[in-house]
Amino acid sequence: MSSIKIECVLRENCRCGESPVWEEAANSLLFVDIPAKKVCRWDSLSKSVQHMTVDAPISSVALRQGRGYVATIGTKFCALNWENQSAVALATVDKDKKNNRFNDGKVDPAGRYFAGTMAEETAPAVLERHQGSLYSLFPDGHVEKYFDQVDISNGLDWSLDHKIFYYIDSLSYSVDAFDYDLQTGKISNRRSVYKLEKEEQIPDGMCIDTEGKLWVACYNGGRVIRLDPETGKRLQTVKLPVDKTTSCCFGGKDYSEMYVTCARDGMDPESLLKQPEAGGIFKITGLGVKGIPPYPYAG
Ligand SMILES: O=C(O)[C@H](O)[C@@H](O)[C@H](O)[C@H](O)CO
Ligand SMILES: [Zn+2]
Repeated sequence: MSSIKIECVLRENCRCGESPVWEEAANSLLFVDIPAKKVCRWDSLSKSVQHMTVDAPISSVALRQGRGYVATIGTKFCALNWENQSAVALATVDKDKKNNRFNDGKVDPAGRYFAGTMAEETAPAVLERHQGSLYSLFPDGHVEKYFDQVDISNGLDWSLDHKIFYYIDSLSYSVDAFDYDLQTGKISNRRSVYKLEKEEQIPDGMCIDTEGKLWVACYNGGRVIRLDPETGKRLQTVKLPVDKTTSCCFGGKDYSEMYVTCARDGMDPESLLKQPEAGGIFKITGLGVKGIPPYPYAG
């Protein structure tokens, strides 16, 4: 048995930390603080962190082939230039929905940037329902819409053979799967592969490991869970010392470490005293499984 170690590596006090992405070339972890309109880059060697502030809630960040990053800001897919701290819009969605913003996003194995939207929350998980949609930004710059009626568009990833797309609409309390056509980027045949148990609370961000098992961060559940999407069984629970765990990714040497983001917004003063590391970045080692490198946006 490996021994699991959980450590807060950065006390960032994020209001809503999200979208952890390992940038191997820089030995760094990228992540965002959505309501703070901030994207951060934590250097795992020097332990220093750099920030870039944008003009609207920034809900996800991803690598971009060749240069810089891409991000979802407000209802825009954007290109980020870290050197001159600029964000340039590549496409806008949900133009008719003024109260919407993007939420979680991730790049598929063919370099398309997938991200979904939601209505802005008045408090965590309190929002006008069915306002969101799922989109992707293709490498040629055009946007495709997959479906609407989403409550809180969240975790997403692809199976190791690229034939399945996994997706979470948080308020369905379900992890869903679709057949995936990597050539065209089309999805079909939606089904549930796991329904969360009550104490697991709200499914949020998600990533896959090299055994094809899914890791889901449970918002309000203070844990990440490992799921077998083939049997629909939970294989493992790893609890963290903070309740509002939002997302997870693998990183570090050979992608053998897991990084977890979390939130402070929505916590009362008493819980904040009990969980002083809320809003920080956690590193989990000793899981005995590895992840895969993130795909870069190919446009
Ligand atoms: O992190 C996210 O994905 C959302 O933007 C958050 O607001 C929470 O997940 C949500 O409140 C819980 O469902
Ligand atoms: Zn999320």
